[in-house]
Formats: sequence, structure tokens, C-alpha cells
Amino acid sequence: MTDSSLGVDAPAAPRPTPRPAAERSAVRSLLRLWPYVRPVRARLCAAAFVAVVASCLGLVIPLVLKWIVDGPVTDRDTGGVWLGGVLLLVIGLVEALLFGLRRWLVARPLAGVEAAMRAALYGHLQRLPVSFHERWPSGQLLSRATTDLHLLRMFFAFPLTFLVVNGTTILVGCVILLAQEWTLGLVLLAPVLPLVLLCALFEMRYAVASRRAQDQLGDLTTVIEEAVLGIRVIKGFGRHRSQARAFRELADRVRHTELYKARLLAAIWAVILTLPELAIGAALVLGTVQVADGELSAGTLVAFLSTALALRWPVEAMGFLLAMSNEAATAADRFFDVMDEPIPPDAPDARDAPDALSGPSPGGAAAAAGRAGADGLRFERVTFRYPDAPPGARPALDGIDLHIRSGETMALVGATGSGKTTLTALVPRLHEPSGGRILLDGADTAALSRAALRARVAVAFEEPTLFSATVRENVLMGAGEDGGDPGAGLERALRVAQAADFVAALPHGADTQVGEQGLSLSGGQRQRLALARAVVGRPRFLVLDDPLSALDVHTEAAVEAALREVLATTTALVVAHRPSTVLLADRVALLSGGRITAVGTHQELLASSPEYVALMSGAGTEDPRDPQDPEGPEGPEGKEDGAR
Ligand SMILES: Nc1ncnc2c1ncn2[C@@H]1O[C@H](COP(=O)(O)OP(=O)(O)OP(=O)(O)O)[C@@H](O)[C@H]1O
Repeated sequence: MTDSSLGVDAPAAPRPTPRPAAERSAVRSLLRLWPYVRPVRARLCAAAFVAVVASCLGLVIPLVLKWIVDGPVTDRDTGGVWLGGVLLLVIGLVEALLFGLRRWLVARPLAGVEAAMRAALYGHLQRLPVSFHERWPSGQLLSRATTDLHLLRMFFAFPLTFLVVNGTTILVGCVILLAQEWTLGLVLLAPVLPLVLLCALFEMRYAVASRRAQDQLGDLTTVIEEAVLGIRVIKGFGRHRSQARAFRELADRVRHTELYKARLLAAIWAVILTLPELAIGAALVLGTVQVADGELSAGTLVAFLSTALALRWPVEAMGFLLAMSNEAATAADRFFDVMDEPIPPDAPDARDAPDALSGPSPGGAAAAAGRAGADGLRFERVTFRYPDAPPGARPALDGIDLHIRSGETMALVGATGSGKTTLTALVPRLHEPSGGRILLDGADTAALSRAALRARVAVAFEEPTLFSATVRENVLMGAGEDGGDPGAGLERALRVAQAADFVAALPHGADTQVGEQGLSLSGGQRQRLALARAVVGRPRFLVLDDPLSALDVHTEAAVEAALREVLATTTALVVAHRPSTVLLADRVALLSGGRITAVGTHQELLASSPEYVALMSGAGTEDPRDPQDPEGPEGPEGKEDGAR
């Protein structure tokens, strides 16, 4: 996610580069949507058929007119004229009814198609790895899930049908025109070739502009979203003016692109309107001369011109239909940009695969922690490099060897940027190690399905995220499916996290809606709820990334006292910055420059590691490594090797 909350220059958020226009085919892009349209194909075809019939019925009107003019009018037959009038009325009514039927046929199924595509996109986004979400601006994803899918529904409902309907109507109309008087017909058809060429040129240019506009709209969505989420920072630093300027610049870019699109559309529309009008004018002059020479009946000329005029709307609408189809093709490309992102392969589900961790449910963690053969959490030569790290930079984690015995609590201590958060994120496989392996009770995490892994490992991050749901729902998110009595679990978790009192004081207790990101709660309250979520499922392995950083000293002491009870029955890795948190642990691992440089009890490290002493006294807070330096400050041999 980009941080442009305080941006002054309205930087365009990074986004995947679209394919060059030459490689792109609007038809190919739209054809990829077939699997989603397939279930409603019968309805769509029926709707298109009904619309074709309705539209072609409109072409019968000139033929009736010809009959009225050459027949009853010439013969001064009033009854015949009335009959013709009634016939025209009936044809008009049937046409209107058929168009209404078309709309009814597509409305509901297409809402279903849009919902199915949105569900597929959402499901895919949930399964994509964290590295994808770090790379993609959230606004780009939001605009794909909303604006682009809406454009696609509009395309199925309107342009898709009417490209077929209008195409068929124009074809049938041309046959009627040629059949009535082929010389006049040819005059009318003269602009077809230049029109087709101009439309192709328009299509190419409009496709590029339309992609640009939709991407810029995504960037704008990102800025709006960040401005809303970061409203406190913006107000706090008085940056609303620069923020508004940044927004205006981006909005201006969108406006320019939209104006360019409008100019393109106006140009093609002018051509589409003018050329056929000129042709109709020429045919009118030629036809009148023919009628005057007696080569053509007046009725035929009336019918001919009425047919030509009836074809005006189908021809004129082509410009809009092509523009809308192009926007839909762009929306399809943007949809598939996300859907084509590969989901990392997962091991078979624990139910199907032999699972080295099979045994008690998460609720039986106590037994598991102490049971014979349980090996705890083991890192073996684990290396991790962020995909977007500068080339030549040292990996964030480098050859980590660490063993947390079953039932043990290990504190992870290190300067800012030393890799603590990265290491904790590898356990639930939020990132995949670049090398080495991580074992849970002897089972390689890479061989476990993500579902099985996450049922056993619970995490609480320093930055606690709460969802717009009740306290109960937020906390029970951490309970397994088979987590026993959720009420009792919730109570216990809230008690451990010292959250029971403030939750009871909320207007509806645990059923209080905590709002988007829990903004109505204090940082410490949110952190305690996140901690409750981590412990509610009685996980066998607990990973806590500095979970008490936002608490005051008294609350922290109370949480620690209650947390001891939980930690006694689980295998835990706890990132700690303060001595009070470190004291929760049996042993401490010191992480420095992405390497474990010492392991021991708090007292042992105080006696043996000056870096640890500095960290605990608050003196050393910044990791000394230079990300560009491949060997780090002490070179490859310079570290104490006390990891095992
Ligand atoms: N998404 C990322 N892409 C590239 N590099 C990253 C990314 N996230 C973190 N890093 C880098 O990896 C290193 C370790 O970061 P990490 O967040 O694990 O440190 P930390 O020890 O948890 O720091 P802190 O105590 O401040 O939370 C840092 O140099 C950081 O700049």
C-alpha cells in the first residue's frame, strides 16, 4: 500500500503495467468472461433474440407506409388508410413490449453474474499472498471490485445485446434497401467502408485512453481511502491543504483523460452522424429525380427513405456501443490482472494428508505442549529476502537456527529493523522462507496446508486490526471451528487480555460494534482485543509481535500476570522490547542484522551480550546493518554463534 497520505506531489500509485495496445484485443479480453456468463447464456440469447425481433419489426413500418401510400392513399380508400394506421399502432406496441421483455430477461441474471465475479475476485484476493497485497495499492483493488465490475454488468446488459441487435438490424435494413431500389441502396452504403476504417482507428485510441482513465480512477480511490484512514495524521499535522492539492492534481489527471475520451467520442460520433446523413441526402435527391422521371413509385421512395431513417439510430448508436465495449474490455483486463495472479500452491488439507501434528484439537494445547515427542518450534537455516528488496541488499533474515522447546516461551529481542516482525510472519507463512525450513513439532510448515497450519498457530501483531463487527465476533475470529463453548472461551480470552472490564463497560458489552478498524477504541484497548483473539483458540503455538506496546505499566503488568497462565500451556515466540515483556519468557533470542547472535536466559544475556544490555537499557534501538552492505557491520564471521 502506498503512503501518500501527506503527499504533496500527488504521486501516481505504482500499479501493474497494462499490456501494450498492439498486443491487446478487446474481443479476446471480453471472451475471457465466458465462464461467468455461461450460466445465464440462455437468458442472454433469448433477450438478444427478442431485441432483434423488436428491432426488425421497426423495419416493417416503412413497408406498411409504402403499402398505405401506393395503395389506399393513391386509391383514396379511407378504410384502407385507417387499417394501415391501426397496423402501425399494433407494430409499435409489440415492439415496445418486446424491448420491455428483453430488459426483464437480463436484469436479474446479470446482477447474479456481477455478484459471482465479485465473489470470485474477493475470494482470490483473500487467497493471494501478503507479498501481493504489499505490492498493490488498495484503491486499485477497490476500483476493480466496484467500478470495473459495474462496467462489465452494463456491458452485458446493453452494448453486448445491442451490438448484435443493431448489427442484425443494419444488415436486414440494407437487404430491404437494396431490394427496394438497388441504385439508391448503393448510394446509401457508400460510407460503410470509410466508417469501418474510422471506427477501427477510434477503437485503438479509445482503448488506450480508457485503460488510462480506469487506472487513474484506481489511483484516486487509493488517495481517498488513505485520506479517510489517515484523517487523524492529516489533521494532526495540518496537512489538509497539501492533501487537497494532491487530490486535485490526481482528479485533474482523471478529468483530462475523460475529456480526451469525450473528444475522441465526439469525433467518431460526428463522423458516424455526418456520413450517413450525406448519403441519405444524396439518395433523396437521386430518388426524387427518379420519381419525377417516373422510374420509381412515390411509395417506394417513401418506404426507402423511412427505412434509411429507421436505420439511423442503430448506426448512430454504434459509436457509443463501441466506446462502452472498449471500456468493458479494459475492465475485463483489469479484473484478470488480479485473477491471473497465481496463488501459491498449498499442501493437501490436513484431513486428506498424513499430519505430523495430528492429535488433540487446539483446545487441548496443554496436553500437546507437554506430550512426549512434541518438539516445539524449530527454525533451520531459515533465510528470507523480500521480493522488492534492492538488488545486492542482505536478506532480511540470514541463516536463522533457533529451537523453541515444546511448552517454552522464547522472547525475541533486537534493534529496530533487525527482522523480528519478518521472523514472526514466517511461522504462519504470511511470507514463504527463501531458504531453510520451519518445523512445528517436527512437521515442516511448508508441507502443511495453510488451514491446518493456521489452526495451530495464533498471532497477534503490534498493529492490531479490528474489523467492523462486534467485540465478540472480532475475538472469536481466533477460535477454531471446533473450539468448544465459544462463550466460555471468549470470557477467558478477555480476562487474559485484561479486556473484560472495558468490554463490559461498552454500551452493549461484547455485542458492541467496534467500527471500522476499531477506531472508537483506544490503541491499548484494540491491542488487548487482538491479544484476546490470539489466545481464544488455545493455540498450540502462539506468536506475539510486541503485543503489549500500547499498554500503560499497570495494565501491562496485569496482562502479563494473566498471560503467564496461557504461556505455561503453549509454545510461544514473543517479540519484546521491554524487560517486563522479556521476563514472561523462559529464554531470550537476540536478533541482530537478520541473524540470531545469542540465545540464553535474560540473566545470561545480561552478563554476556553488550548489545542485549544496550537494548534492555533503551540505548541501542536502531539495527546497525546497512541494507546495501552484503556483509553487515561485522562481516560474515563477526557474529557470535550462539543460536543453538
Ligand atoms: N515489505 C518489505 N519489503 C522490503 N523490505 C522490508 C519489508 N518489510 C520490512 N523490510 C525490511 O526488512 C528488515 C526487517 O524489518 P522488520 O519489520 O522485520 O524489523 P523489526 O525488527 O520487526 O523492526 P521493528 O522493531 O521496528 O518492528 C528491515 O530492514 C526492513 O526495512
